Amino acid sequence: MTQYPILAVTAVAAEADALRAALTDRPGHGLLEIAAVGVGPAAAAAGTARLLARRDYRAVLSLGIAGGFPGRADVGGTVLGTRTIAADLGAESPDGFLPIEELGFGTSVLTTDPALLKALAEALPHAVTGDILTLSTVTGTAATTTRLATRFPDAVAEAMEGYGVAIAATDAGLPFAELRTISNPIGPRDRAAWRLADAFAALRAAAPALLTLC
Ligand SMILES: O=C(O)c1cccc(C(=O)CC[C@H]2O[C@@H](n3cnc4c(=O)[nH]cnc43)[C@H](O)[C@@H]2O)c1
Repeated sequence: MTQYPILAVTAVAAEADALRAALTDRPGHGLLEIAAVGVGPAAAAAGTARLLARRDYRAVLSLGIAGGFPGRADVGGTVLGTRTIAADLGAESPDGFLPIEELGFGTSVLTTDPALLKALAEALPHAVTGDILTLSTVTGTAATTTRLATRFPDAVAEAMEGYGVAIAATDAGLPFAELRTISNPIGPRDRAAWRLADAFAALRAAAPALLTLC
């Protein structure tokens, strides 16, 4: 019987290259197809859908670096999404943010496949598990950080692609999971404080766990 590969989607080539480098020559790496599709939810959704249309896959993963909510996910750490949430998809109102659920346009919350999450959590016992937000804009003020942390008490991280990848996976009827490594604390913009080397080292360290899914 054919065993279809798992599609692992990153935003940028550096993330995909880090994962590939960590998996070269490991048994099973041929069953994990890694592709960079661009930054942001629109590029992620379009790129993932394009790849899913070309051949059959068994599951879809969104992988890469992320910002961590202070006190919930440390820089250099690894997080696993229980849900991916489009945190800025909806409407502002004088009474607060209205998610698309309240507008009648679908769901901003997609739940991770339980079997994928269980397998990843077992392979990565030090990973923090919680909701991962998807935003088109990197948070850069204390006010937005507080607002998001309050609206999403179970959120551990924010990134820019998970929801787009998850929408494409769901549309194709495939299970989805998101894994992120933390490059920066979410908060007032301080690009010099981003610890990309730590996040990429954590991404390489987490890569073998992906093969337990294959
Ligand atoms: O420095 C900037 O102004 C800037 C603006 C947009 C994007 C970037 C990135 O380097 C992000 C690339 C990539 O990283 C993920 N990421 C990492 N940290 C965060 C964060 O705190 N909030 C949202 N996304 C983050 C994201 O998924 C992007 O793909 C820099």
